[in-house]
Amino acid sequence: MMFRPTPLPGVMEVLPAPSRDARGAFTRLWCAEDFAAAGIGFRPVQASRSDNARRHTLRGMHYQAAPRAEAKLVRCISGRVHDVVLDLRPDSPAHRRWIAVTLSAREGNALFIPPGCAHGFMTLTEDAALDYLIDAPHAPELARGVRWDDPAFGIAWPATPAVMSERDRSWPDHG
Ligand SMILES: Cc1cn([C@H]2C[C@H](O)[C@@H](COP(=O)(O)OP(=O)(O)O[C@H]3O[C@H](C)C(=O)[C@H](O)[C@H]3O)O2)c(=O)[nH]c1=O
Repeated sequence: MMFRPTPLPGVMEVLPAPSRDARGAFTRLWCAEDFAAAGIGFRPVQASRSDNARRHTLRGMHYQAAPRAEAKLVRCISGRVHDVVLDLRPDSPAHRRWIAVTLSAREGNALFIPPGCAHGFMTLTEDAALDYLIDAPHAPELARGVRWDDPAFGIAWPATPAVMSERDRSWPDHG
């Protein structure tokens, strides 16, 4: 696997390096040693999947607060998504900046998102699915969010959301 830095410190695009032969391919999706060699200490404790039937479904922007702030490795396994990471780390030189990366099942690219960054996506196809590896147990009482259209951040999205949760619709302005 190859690690491609982004403008947000510690947020890395992870590109697959399939080993191909006459049978097909074998692709390492996560490896503690490869991540450590890239300077990322990441030990998942949860693997989850997000299924989204409709195009332009929006989920996010979410993060989990301390003491269970989470790092996650997010990969599109069906269709394509416009994936967004927002840096909310007060000490980050990219504080309040966001990036967008297209994740697709065809490319198999993933995003590593460190603690303190909010994550969200808008699906670009029907039946888009994402796999997550997360390094903290789910703690609903520590769930926090930023609204997709919060004027404080000006996140660019490819379309108006077709469907989102009421929770995501009503996160307060960040100020
Ligand atoms: C987030 C999460 C949820 N759940 C359970 C709790 C609920 O019963 C159900 C749906 O949860 P929620 O509506 O919070 O899921 P999303 O709105 O897709 O949230 C996710 O979407 C954004 C884009 C993310 O990056 C996060 O991983 C996560 O916040 O899954 C779990 O069991 N573990 C988890 O880590």
